[in-house]
Amino acid sequence: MSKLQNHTHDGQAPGRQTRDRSEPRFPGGPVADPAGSHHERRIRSFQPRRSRVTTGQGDALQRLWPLWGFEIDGHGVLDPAEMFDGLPVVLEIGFGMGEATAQMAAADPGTGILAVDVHTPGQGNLLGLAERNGLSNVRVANGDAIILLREMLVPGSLDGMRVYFPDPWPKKRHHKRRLIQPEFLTLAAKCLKPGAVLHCATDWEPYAEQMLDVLSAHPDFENTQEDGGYAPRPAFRPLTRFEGQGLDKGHVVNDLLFRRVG
Ligand SMILES: C[S@@+](CC[C@H](N)C(=O)[O-])C[C@H]1O[C@@H](n2cnc3c(N)ncnc32)[C@H](O)[C@@H]1O
Repeated sequence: MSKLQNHTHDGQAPGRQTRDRSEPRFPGGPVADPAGSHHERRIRSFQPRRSRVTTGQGDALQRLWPLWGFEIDGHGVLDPAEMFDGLPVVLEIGFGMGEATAQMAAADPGTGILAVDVHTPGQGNLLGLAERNGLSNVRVANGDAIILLREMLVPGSLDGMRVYFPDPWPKKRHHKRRLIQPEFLTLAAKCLKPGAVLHCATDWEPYAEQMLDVLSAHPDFENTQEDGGYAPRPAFRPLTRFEGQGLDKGHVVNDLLFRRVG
C-alpha cells in the first residue's frame, strides 16, 4: 500500500505524513537519527550538525511539518505524483537552508519539488519560506536521500533530480563519503523517468571532475552537452547559499546536466 493510500485512510491530505508524536524532534524533544534507526548506512554523505533552531524555524516546523513534512523512515512506498496531485516532480537532495529551493518552486508552480535534507533548521526555514510565499508545490523530507531512493520511491517516478553543492569532502580519506558515486547513480537512475535530467553543481573542482567521470561512465546516463563537458549554468538555477560562499573564496562553479537514457 502506498503512503498516499495510508494517509487517505487516516483522513489526512494526500501525500502528507505526520511525525510519530512519540518521538518529538522539534524544540523540547530529542533529535531523531536522520538515517532512520532501522536502516543504518555506515558511510554517510552528510555531517551530523547540531545547529540551533530559531524561534521562527521552530514555529514553522511545529505548524507546517504535519502538512508538508515527510519522514524518510524506510517504510512503505512513496509515489511522488500522488504527493503532488499529478504534477511532475523533481527531487532536490541537500537543500541546505532552502532559499534556492523556494525560488525555483515560485518560478515553476507547475512542478512539485520534493526537497530532502537532514538539517533541521533548514527544514524549518524552507517550510517558513513556502508559507510566506504561498507555495503549494514544495514538500520537505527529513532523512537520508539514499534511503528514500533505495527503499521508498516508486521506480521511474521522478521527472528530474537536483544535487546542488553536495558536501565536497575534500580530504582523500573522506572521498568515499561523496554522494555522487556509481552506486548513487544506479539508485538515481532507478527512480528517474527515461529522459529525466539529473542536475549537479559544485564549486569544488576535483569533485566536479569526479562527477563528470562517473556520470560519463555510467550506462544509464548521457551528457546533455555534445562536447561531453560541463554545462553552461542554466538560468533557472538561482545562486545558492553554499555557492555564494564558494564564489567569495574564488572557487569555480561547474554545472553538470545528464539525461537518464532508456
Ligand atoms: C554543502 S550543503 C549545500 C546546501 C545547498 N544545496 C546550497 O547550495 O546552499 C549540502 C547539504 O546536503 C545535505 N546532505 C548531504 N548528504 C545528504 C543525504 N544523503 N541526504 C539528505 N541530505 C544530504 C547536507 O545536510 C547539507 O545540508
